[in-house]
Amino acid sequence: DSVFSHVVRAPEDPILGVTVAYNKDPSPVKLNLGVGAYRTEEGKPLVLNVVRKAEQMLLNDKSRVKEYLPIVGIAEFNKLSAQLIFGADSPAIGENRVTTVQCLSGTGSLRVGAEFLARHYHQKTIYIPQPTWGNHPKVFTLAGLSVKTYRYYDPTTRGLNFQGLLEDLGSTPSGSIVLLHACAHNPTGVDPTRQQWEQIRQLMRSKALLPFFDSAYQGFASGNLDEDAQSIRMFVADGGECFVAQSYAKNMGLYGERVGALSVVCTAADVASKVESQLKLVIRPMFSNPPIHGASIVATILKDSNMFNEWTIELKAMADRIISMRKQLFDALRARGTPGDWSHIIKQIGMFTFTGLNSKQVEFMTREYHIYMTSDGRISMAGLSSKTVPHLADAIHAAVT
Ligand SMILES: Cc1[nH+]cc(COP(=O)(O)O)c(CN[C@@H](CCC(=O)O)C(=O)O)c1O
Repeated sequence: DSVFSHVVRAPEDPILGVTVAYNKDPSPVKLNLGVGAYRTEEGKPLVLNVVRKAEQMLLNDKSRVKEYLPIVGIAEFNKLSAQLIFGADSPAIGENRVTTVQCLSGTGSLRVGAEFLARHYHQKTIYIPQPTWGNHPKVFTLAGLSVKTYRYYDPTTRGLNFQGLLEDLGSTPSGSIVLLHACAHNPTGVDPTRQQWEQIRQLMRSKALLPFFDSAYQGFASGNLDEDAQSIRMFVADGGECFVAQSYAKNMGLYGERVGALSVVCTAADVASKVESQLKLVIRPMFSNPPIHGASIVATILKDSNMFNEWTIELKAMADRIISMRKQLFDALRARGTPGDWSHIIKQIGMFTFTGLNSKQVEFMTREYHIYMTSDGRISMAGLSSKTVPHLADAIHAAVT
């Protein structure tokens, strides 16, 4: 018999597995509110017009070949990605203190950064928010870091547990790595205010904590790319060092193209260049060099001011539709007199609402109403439309009464 007969069947992924269950459900009223992927009012995935236009331009360009990219990816894509997240006028970029390498979307950027840190950084523990994106602990553990948490969400207020956050970060060993969601915290939809970010920055710099930003929703939280990068830019402005993982999955709708970048901001240009040389030693045995198509689309859009503007308009429209879904769901629950305070639905930002529903209530909603969502009570607002809000509101109402 097989030498793998001892292999046990692994459970489905808590997030991506929701789609697997959804696809198996024959119900005509089923609703997938699991995976954080944008859907239109018609409930369909969206390929941005500006992405289609960029792809057409690439197809028409007969000079394009399919050669290997350099280990660090498309240089122009890396430069444009750094400008997008740090700002085109960022002194760190002007002083050549930033190295950016193209990675496999946000996950790949986090992994490459974590592997680098496990090899070259004196502290091997990363502190991640409680709760956070389900894949974070696995990515960092497998990269060789040890994972601890810091308090982030307050279930009673359904807001930020700012005191707990400050206490926990304040009691970490100096030099520890700290994971920060740049904006649109997943799964809670709760972000620090600008003032709170400043307090976090001061505390972290006073203890020489190393910020590792995860930016997967730039432009999706507020609808404005610069606004959603402010937390990162505050840290870079103080001249300190940080890691930033960037994903184009959501804000450009390039989910399956796996387009992302890892940036490392250093205090000196020669350090940045040595860091880049070591990042190449992480990437080469991992995936050798990154895929050409998605990053070419992004570079085509970012380098052309008209296409960039067209992108910002389409991005804002996606963000606005999600905000209108929040309002409609909130109004629908109020109209039903659903017990409980549901104002967090309109206070939270980004793609997700952290409803506060427990796993039993989620199971009920899946069984009786064919609502598919993660067991922690998170729903992807992008999966809703005006037509399906009533069905979800009925399900929530039934689950809590
Ligand atoms: C905070 C965060 N960081 C990184 C990623 C990785 O994205 P990518 O660029 O595709 O590697 C995601 C996607 N998380 C949503 C998508 C599905 C997934 O879990 O992956 C989600 O939480 O639904 C995040 O939510």
